[in-house]
Amino acid sequence: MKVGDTVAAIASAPGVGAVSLIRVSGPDAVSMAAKALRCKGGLEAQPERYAVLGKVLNGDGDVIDEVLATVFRGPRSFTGEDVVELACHGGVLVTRRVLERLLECGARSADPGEFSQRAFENGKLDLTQAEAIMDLISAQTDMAMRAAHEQLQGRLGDQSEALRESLLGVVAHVEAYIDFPEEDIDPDTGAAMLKRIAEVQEGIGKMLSTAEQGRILREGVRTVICGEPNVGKSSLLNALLGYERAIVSDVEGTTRDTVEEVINVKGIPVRLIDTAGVRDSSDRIEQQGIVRSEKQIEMADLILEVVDGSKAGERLLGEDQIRGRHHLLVVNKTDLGQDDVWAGSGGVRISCRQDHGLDALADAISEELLLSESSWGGHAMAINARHQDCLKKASKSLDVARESLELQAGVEFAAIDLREALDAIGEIAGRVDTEEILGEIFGSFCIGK
Ligand SMILES: Nc1nc2c(c(=O)[nH]1)N(C=O)[C@@H](CNc1ccc(C(=O)N[C@@H](CCC(=O)O)C(=O)O)cc1)CN2
Ligand SMILES: Nc1nc2c(ncn2[C@@H]2O[C@H](COP(=O)(O)OP(=O)(O)OP(=O)(O)O)[C@@H](O)[C@H]2O)c(=O)[nH]1
Ligand SMILES: [Mg+2]
Repeated sequence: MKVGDTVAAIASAPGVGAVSLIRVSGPDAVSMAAKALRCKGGLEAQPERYAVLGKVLNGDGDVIDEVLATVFRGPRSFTGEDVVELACHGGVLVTRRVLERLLECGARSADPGEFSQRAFENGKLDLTQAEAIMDLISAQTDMAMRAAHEQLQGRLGDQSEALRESLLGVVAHVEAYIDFPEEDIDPDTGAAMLKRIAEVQEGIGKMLSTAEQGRILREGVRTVICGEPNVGKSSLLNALLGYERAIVSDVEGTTRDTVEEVINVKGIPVRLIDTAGVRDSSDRIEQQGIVRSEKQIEMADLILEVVDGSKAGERLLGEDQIRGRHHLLVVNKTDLGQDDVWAGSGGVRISCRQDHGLDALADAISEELLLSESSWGGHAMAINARHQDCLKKASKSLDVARESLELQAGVEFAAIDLREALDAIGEIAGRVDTEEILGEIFGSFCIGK
């Protein structure tokens, strides 16, 4: 990213809508947009954040579109730079032509995530807040949305910064001793330092304990629908989704590749994975599908094992395959009235054909996972995999630092490990800047974000 130039991009979703938004940000945002726009008094004379109606003209003075333009003077803008937003009519071509005109007037096409990266670099957002924007955009349940919102407010960044500051006190102390090598750390001070480190580790532990919830909020509970061919796995996927997503037929081996969709079960995103029915097959493509099914079963957070209630079939999974796993037996086709054989199985009885028992299944899922909204309640905010890595790294360094201090093995060593922990925690909010992290985070954003 080149700092100091002016970039433009379409900020709204690609495709047709009532209105599209085009953002321009950088030192020349206002003058470049002014060149493209004709409005009363001229764009540069507009009051802050006043939406002025104008016309975007091409180089020959022909009108491209009538738009509403808003000027945000830096630093009071999303990016902290001068920003102009043009809201044009939401046609694909109209939007593209307006953007092209801005590029003609000197703006550069923004890279994915570049607006947010500029906001980060100008201190408008910390990294956790930038990540929260993406979480918010991709949230699929209200709970995921609330967690993202909390994070966008800066709560996670504040928490990690508080831990860092607490640790900074210890580091300052330890480093002070290094400057006076003849002195030993007096026992009281030593004990106080160890206590402070333990407190920080406790705080880290609390944050780490939300990682699993975080993964589930962001990706959904990986829920594999498995079973023998023809038992109604794809029918179950469709029934839970409420539309015909997967092909259903009475031919055994219909589903080959896995099909994934997310549904909302009592506020929890549940990622349903329909798989190929598992059986001995000589069909090479079907065999590949079955290998995938088996992999999915291994990786799942929750296994929905479907059986045909009208037949006294075998269970697909043995005891050892479900031990220690979240697993529910689902007895389908109960509309055929022949499911007595499964009476003692403890399975949830459903009929995809008659849309029957699906609410009970949703209840069973949320009970099995103890994922009721109320049990998550207070700490809606949850960390992601990157935060988890940073926190684990920090905690490890703190273990080593504590050991050095306890053994009086040399404060120099403790200081090094404490610094490492400090950096690892600082990475969470982006206090310690590594280009690498930035590229990874902002590169995954969409253009215009
Ligand atoms: N039109 C529009 N809508 C949008 C955005 C946007 O960029 N443009 N946003 C983009 O994601 C979100 C809103 N986020 C924003 C965050 C800060 C500022 C801003 O101007 N901040 C200034 C002034 C703060 C104030 O007046 O209180 C600042 O932080 O100094 C603007 C949008 C969602 N809706
Ligand atoms: N009577 C009855 N038939 C059902 C029910 N659910 C599914 N079926 C039928 O069972 C057959 C197989 O359904 P699928 O959903 O394709 O089964 P599957 O388990 O995905 O099969 P494979 O993909 O081949 O492994 C179809 O003919 C469905 O219409 C049900 O609740 N009752
Ligand atoms: Mg199927």
